[in-house]
Amino acid sequence: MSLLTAAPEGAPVLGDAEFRAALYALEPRYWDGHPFHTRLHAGLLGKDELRLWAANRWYYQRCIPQKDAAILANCPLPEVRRQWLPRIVYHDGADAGAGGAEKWLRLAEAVGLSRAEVLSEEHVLPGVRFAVDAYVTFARQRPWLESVASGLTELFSPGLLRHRLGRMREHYPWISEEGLAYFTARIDVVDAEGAATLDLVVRHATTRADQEACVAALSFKCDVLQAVLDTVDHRATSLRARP
Ligand SMILES: O=C(O)c1cc(C(=O)O)c2c(n1)C(=O)C(=O)c1cc(C(=O)O)[nH]c1-2
Repeated sequence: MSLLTAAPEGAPVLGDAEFRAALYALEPRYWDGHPFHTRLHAGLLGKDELRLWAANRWYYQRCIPQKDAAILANCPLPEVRRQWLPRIVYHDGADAGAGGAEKWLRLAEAVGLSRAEVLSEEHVLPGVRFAVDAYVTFARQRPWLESVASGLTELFSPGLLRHRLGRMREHYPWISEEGLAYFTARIDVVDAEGAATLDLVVRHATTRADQEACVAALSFKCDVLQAVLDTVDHRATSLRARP
């Protein structure tokens, strides 16, 4: 069932299973099947394209903790903040050089970028910046529950992460294992994180309007991710066309 069009007034609250199904109904919109991912996983990307991807994904990675901090700032419930806080530590690390962001920088270095050029964001494309900024702005402006729901793309990501890791090891063997640590570490946590987030959303979306807003938020996030890869793909095409 699609919850993307508003139900008539007085429509009943969905049961747990129906609401979960309405969220999962968005899975076909996830970015796993994006043509850029398809080429990445088939080993068809050149080094320039891999560098473009890593430098642009960096902008997403580095904004995620700010998005999560906005959720914390908007949430009045200590038990929810307690559950959400570790996400910031996961990405930023308990110490400098220990978190997910650092692992992404190592991946960028492993594909041949310097840390300085990644941090300078000189390769970040305008469309990627707009899309990722829209995600952070959403979290700043919308109720915390919707922002949490927008992160549920993570529910769809475990298969993609495992597939990507396998295909990258196979097709780009020159990328060091240390460079792939972002994915190995992420795979270890993402199932539990996604399930806990889904339970949180289901528990707190107690009205039909909440449920519809959560589905709309997840749909918006699918658009953010598509826009990121559309932009990278477009630039990659012009790199390939270069003599
Ligand atoms: O590699 C991927 O395809 C992928 C996808 C997603 C996602 O679906 O948003 C995230 C991540 N990775 C990821 O590494 C990550 O830390 C992450 C955080 C979030 C979020 O919205 O809070 N999504 C994702």
